[in-house]
Amino acid sequence: MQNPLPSLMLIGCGKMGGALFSRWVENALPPSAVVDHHKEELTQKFSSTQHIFSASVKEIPDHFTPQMIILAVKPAKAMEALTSLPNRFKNSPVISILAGKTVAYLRAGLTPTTPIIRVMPNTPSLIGAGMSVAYAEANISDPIKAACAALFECAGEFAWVEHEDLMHAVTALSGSGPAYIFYLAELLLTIAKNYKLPQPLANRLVTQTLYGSSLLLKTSALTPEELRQQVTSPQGTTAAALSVLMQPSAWPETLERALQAACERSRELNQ
Ligand SMILES: NC(=O)C1=CN([C@@H]2O[C@H](COP(=O)(O)OP(=O)(O)OC[C@H]3O[C@@H](n4cnc5c(N)ncnc54)[C@H](OP(=O)(O)O)[C@@H]3O)[C@@H](O)[C@H]2O)C=CC1
Ligand SMILES: O=C(O)[C@@H]1CCC=N1
Repeated sequence: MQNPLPSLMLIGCGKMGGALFSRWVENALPPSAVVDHHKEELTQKFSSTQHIFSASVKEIPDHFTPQMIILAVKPAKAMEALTSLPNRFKNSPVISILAGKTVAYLRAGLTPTTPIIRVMPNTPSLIGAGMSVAYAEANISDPIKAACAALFECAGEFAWVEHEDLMHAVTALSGSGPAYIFYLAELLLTIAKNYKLPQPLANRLVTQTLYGSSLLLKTSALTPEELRQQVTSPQGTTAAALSVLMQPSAWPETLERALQAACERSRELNQ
């Protein structure tokens, strides 16, 4: 049986924090607090009497102490959010989903002993199909790590990395990754217009092809290369298309540069 979820204080309930919070609510989150400037909208959206919705940490009632704090504001707002935490919260373990911000950076806004875990989730978490990857320093206790894993397993798949530096590549691949797929869908739909396909049909072709290919990739014992070869008849249509996409300057170099740019930006975000 899965571990029960810890009670939380979620700071920042926007696109990513909100997607995760929906999953946690669906998975029997104990009474928790959500701190977000958009308190009114969130109170309406989640229409829950069990959780506290607040525009500021200072409004959280004194009797409430979360088992964990989830930090989900934009990286530039991290220090402001952490330094505004009243002292009574500063011993709760903190899970940060922020891109780029290292444990050392976050610690400067907390105490020397606050347990800190970094997690990089992605937006398919909203439908339980997310990929979350976590890094914890060696001194973080097993129960805290287990509680973190239980939270993010509600949102899809979960993995640990041993070295914090790998979080840059994780962010570039799976954190930002959904945007690359959505952009591919956008491009295919735009190009489909040239072929006079009815738009609703084009939408179905693109969506179902991305969905079916992802599911096949996830469930098949074959490698991506083998699956690609199964589609590619000699001298056929796929071979014609791939002869364009597989040019070094086409997808291989473009994707390499894109991931490199994401990694570089992740490093810059720690400043
Ligand atoms: N979006 C994604 O796909 C992913 C994002 N992340 C990380 O998640 C974090 C959040 O990103 P995202 O959800 O896209 O951002 P959003 O801007 O959608 O959400 C952040 C929310 O926090 C609120 N907020 C900011 N500071 C405070 C504060 N001090 N007190 C209360 N509320 C506050 C913001 O309000 P306001 O609008 O008024 O600023 C906003 O509602 C980022 O650090 C990002 O790196 C990680 C993985 C994927
Ligand atoms: O674009 C960003 O910086 C965040 C981190 C990963 C996805 N969105």
